[in-house]
Amino acid sequence: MDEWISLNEVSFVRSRRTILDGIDWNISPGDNWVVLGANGSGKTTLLRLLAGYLWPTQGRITVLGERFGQTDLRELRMKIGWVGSFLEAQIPSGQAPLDLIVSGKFASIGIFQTPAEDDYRKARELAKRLGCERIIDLPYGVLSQGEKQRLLIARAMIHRPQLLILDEPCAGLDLVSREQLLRTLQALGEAPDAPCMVLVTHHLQEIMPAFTHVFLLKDGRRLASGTKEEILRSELLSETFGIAVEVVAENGRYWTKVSFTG
Ligand SMILES: Nc1ncnc2c1ncn2[C@@H]1O[C@H](COP(=O)(O)OP(=O)(O)OP(=O)(O)O)[C@@H](O)[C@H]1O
Repeated sequence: MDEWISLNEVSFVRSRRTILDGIDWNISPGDNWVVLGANGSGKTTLLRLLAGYLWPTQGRITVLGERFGQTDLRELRMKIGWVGSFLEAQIPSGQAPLDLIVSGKFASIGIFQTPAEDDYRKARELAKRLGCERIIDLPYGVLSQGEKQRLLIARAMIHRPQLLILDEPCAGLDLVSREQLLRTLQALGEAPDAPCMVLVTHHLQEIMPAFTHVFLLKDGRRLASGTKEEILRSELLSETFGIAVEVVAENGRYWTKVSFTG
């Protein structure tokens, strides 16, 4: 397949502001990407375009071999899992965790179609795989941030997505919950049914070995993209964030030291 996931010259303009400008990006099967950029650089907008929740002002988007404009986006969205605050904010606090996981099958918030008998069995299995089996009798609203994030990943996984979009999945997690969630992502990346993962994060520590490529966004433009080894370099990260950033790599993980001058 020539183009599996690709953006060609994609721009997105709202309120006369160019939020994304001339974005080119190619994702090959088997690659997992991280998107890095300062607040407001356009990361979430980019993910929403990929998932078909927004339409580009200009340019061409192909996702999972389907060209936008020539495909049924509702069908395509069923193959894409989404984990992030944009979704989390819409979930009613009284929602039961197993219903939440099953709702992923229909790419809806709440269940408006009759689930198959097998769906709840699958939901229980996923809850177990993601370490949520102890909280399945509690309403969503009382769960901790870490528990909510795991449920959202289970929800995204129920329809075996080919593309899993993770918009800051570790936001609000304590050190232990964050590391557990990152290990879950690593295990997902190593599984035989692994989806392609695209992760937005602000922290290099969250880039697990399963992530192979990095896309740097600055002010809505692609600053650089390529393999982790090519892109996670002090000069490029300093340029991305407009501040002196030193990238330190150890045992397949990364972190940063930031220097303020003046
Ligand atoms: N509908 C809109 N109208 C006008 N501006 C918008 C609209 N949607 C997003 N923006 C602006 O576009 C810019 C990019 O937003 P986006 O949420 O994609 O950034 P981000 O890189 O994900 O930021 P953060 O790291 O803070 O989450 C922001 O400055 C935002 O205010």
